[in-house]
Amino acid sequence: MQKFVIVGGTRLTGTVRASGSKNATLPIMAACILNGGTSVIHEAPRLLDVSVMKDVLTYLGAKVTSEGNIITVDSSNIRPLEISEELMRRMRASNLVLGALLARFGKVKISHPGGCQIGSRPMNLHLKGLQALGATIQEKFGYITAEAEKLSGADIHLDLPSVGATENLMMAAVLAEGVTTIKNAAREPEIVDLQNFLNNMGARIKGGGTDTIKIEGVRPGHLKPAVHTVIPDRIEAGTHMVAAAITGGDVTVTNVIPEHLEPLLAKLREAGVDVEVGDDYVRVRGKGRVQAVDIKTMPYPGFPTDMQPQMMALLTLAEGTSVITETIFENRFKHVPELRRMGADIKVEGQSVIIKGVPRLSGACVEASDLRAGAALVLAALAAEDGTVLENVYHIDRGYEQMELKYRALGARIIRVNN
Ligand SMILES: CC(=O)N[C@H]1[C@@H](OP(=O)(O)OP(=O)(O)OC[C@H]2O[C@@H](n3ccc(=O)[nH]c3=O)[C@H](O)[C@@H]2O)O[C@H](CO)[C@@H](O)[C@@H]1O
Ligand SMILES: C=C(OP(=O)(O)O)C(=O)O
Repeated sequence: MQKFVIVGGTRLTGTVRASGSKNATLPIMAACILNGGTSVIHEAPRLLDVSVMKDVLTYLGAKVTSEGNIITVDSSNIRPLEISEELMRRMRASNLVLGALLARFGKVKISHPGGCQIGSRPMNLHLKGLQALGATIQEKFGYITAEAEKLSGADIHLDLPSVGATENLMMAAVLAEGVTTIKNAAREPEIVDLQNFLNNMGARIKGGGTDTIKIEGVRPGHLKPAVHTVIPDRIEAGTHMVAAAITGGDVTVTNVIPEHLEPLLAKLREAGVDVEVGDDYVRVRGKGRVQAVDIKTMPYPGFPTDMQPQMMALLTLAEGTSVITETIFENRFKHVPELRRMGADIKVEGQSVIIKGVPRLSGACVEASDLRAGAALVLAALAAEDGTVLENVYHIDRGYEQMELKYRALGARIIRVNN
């Protein structure tokens, strides 16, 4: 078990490059299953979650190699083996192989991913959609089995715009006979990136980024391996932007698509943070205490739930009272007690928190309960007056490539130590 030791109070200054998107890389790696050839993914971030997806694909029989940020997946020898609880527990997003395995082999069995720290996270929409495409689903002894002699295009209306369900259904529908329409689809940029990768492979998909996605099924022989560069990680970039604001620093974040950051840019500006936007960079300058703002998390293009904990860290130091309402995950406030240990004044009321800004935070011994909760605690610690020990850094390593090195290069005093 590793921890971060952070001594706060330094303004972060300089330039930091955002890595490729975790949430785009994971479904794209799963999509490699479909083509039975060798695909190449550029700008894949070197993260724990990406390693787990490599392990899942390798277990299924793929040959996966990586060199720097390039991952090569040869899926010619993949078989639809049962995916155990052990692999599924390591990462929920392993469920993204469901649609592609079903489409290629007509059969898939995975351990049910179950709930996690941030909520119950059911799979019902993935499974209902696969049933609509003609699959028979069984849920027994903690495993999900999906089987289909043939998948046929269908009209699917998602009860809510689930990112994972949209991705799994896109991958399954690519090889279905006829046209599939996914309505109330998720509109996240990572869906568009998956669409682009699948279309490069020979799929026929339109509408990614809108709430209606149309997939015209193709024959398996039509799919070819593809070479793809994943989009920048908007959540990593957003975390660095908040790091600049919370430390009163001056940080330029490069390798960004500013449009993907709009909900965050709008909130930072509303809070009084100085933000300059270029073609592929953003520069954030903190100017003393931010103003309180209210935030409600929503599916894209609303404010992302994956930035909620980091913004909460910033708002603990605001002038005035802010309200954050979490509408996506029912249990995503695990960072609240930890922020309180650092001196924050936060009250939880159902799905909302009321944050009374305080002039300063102080260091403490705190624990990361999940990925973004961990990121929020790093940000709070960078702004705190003295030292913080942050346990369970492995959660942060799931989604950030060497976070401590990036922040040290900006002047932060942060080190990783083994327990
Ligand atoms: C690997 C990846 O891309 N993870 C992202 C993805 O997670 P993920 O794809 O798991 O998130 P979803 O969009 O599916 O979940 C959104 C909401 O829908 C619910 N739901 C989902 C599926 C289902 O079958 N039934 C159901 O009720 C979930 O419990 C949750 O309350 O989108 C989330 C929402 O932007 C992000 O926080 C995660 O970082
Ligand atoms: C919740 C997240 O990831 P996952 O869906 O993989 O748990 C996240 O990236 O913040």
